[in-house]
Amino acid sequence: MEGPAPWERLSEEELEDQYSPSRWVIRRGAEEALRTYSHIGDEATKKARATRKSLLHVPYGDGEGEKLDIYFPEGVSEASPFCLFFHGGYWQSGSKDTSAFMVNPLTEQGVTVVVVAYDIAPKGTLDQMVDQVTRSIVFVQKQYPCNEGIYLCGHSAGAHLAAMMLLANWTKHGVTPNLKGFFLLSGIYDLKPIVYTSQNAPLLMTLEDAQRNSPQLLLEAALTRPLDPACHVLVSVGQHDSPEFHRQSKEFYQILRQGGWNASFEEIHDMDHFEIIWNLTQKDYVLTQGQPRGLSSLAPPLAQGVILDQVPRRAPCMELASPSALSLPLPVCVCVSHE
Ligand SMILES: N[C@@H](CC(=O)c1ccccc1NC=O)C(=O)O
Repeated sequence: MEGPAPWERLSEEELEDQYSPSRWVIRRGAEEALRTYSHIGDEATKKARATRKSLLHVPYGDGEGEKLDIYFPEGVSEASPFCLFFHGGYWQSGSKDTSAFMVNPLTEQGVTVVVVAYDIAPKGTLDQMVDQVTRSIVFVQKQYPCNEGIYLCGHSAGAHLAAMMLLANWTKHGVTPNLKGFFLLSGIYDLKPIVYTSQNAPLLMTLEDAQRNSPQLLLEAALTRPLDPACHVLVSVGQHDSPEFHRQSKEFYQILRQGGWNASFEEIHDMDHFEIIWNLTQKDYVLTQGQPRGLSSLAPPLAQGVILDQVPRRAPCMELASPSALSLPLPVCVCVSHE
């Protein structure tokens, strides 16, 4: 019989503290950190929308909140790697309209960036958000079947949603996305401690809900192995994230390795929970730059295609002019051969 989990030994106040990321920032006060985070997200999104070719508020489902923004790299008319971003905010705050953090540096390097909205609480439940994220990826794969890899990037609660995709059952959606990498920043992978914090007030998660939506617990119990052994998972945490956030990331990384995943772990030097994401607006940041540890190191296609500027072609593609019933000018390509 195993003993209590480390978080079960914490008092209510300690647990609240550990799961309040803004209390752990070192260069500013908690409120100022949250304000700066919103401000930088806001500015980055305005800049991305003003300077990049984009398709905004594209529906990936029938729900009012089921929309995504697509930002294209300059001059790339057909296939490219796709980075899908899922914002954080404890599943109860944040918006795609203020989360285009990495759009400018990544599109500059030939990556198409998709910023996905999902119904935050209290409108959405965890199960619904996971389903929405799944369908957003299916949508992108169907619209862009010749993508050169889909890379999921999530921050905090968004890293949790991205991590749930390691367990997604794609067969019922009729398409298996070309997932090449996961980029999980300061995430939460075991939701059970959250049930006992004030963060759960709008979420109304029961322990069963938490269990069903915890990638850590699901992977521990899973008998499945990664479909694509080349798909890389980077689990990353800020040096100034709380000890519980560190523990969650390290344990999740270990579970991934035990399950046969091609995973790596990185503590980002001198970054707090918010800096880890707002620095994605910078081209020379460790996570957006090239070698050895940035997005490019996630998988060889990005490393070769994006950073070394030789976008590899998986298969010959043809562009179709008018792709979908959505009557959006989406560039869709059709694979005419497979390797
Ligand atoms: N109330 C939280 C807010 C928070 O955790 C947060 C805010 C913006 C983006 C991500 C966050 N954390 C996890 O999703 C805090 O105390 O920091």
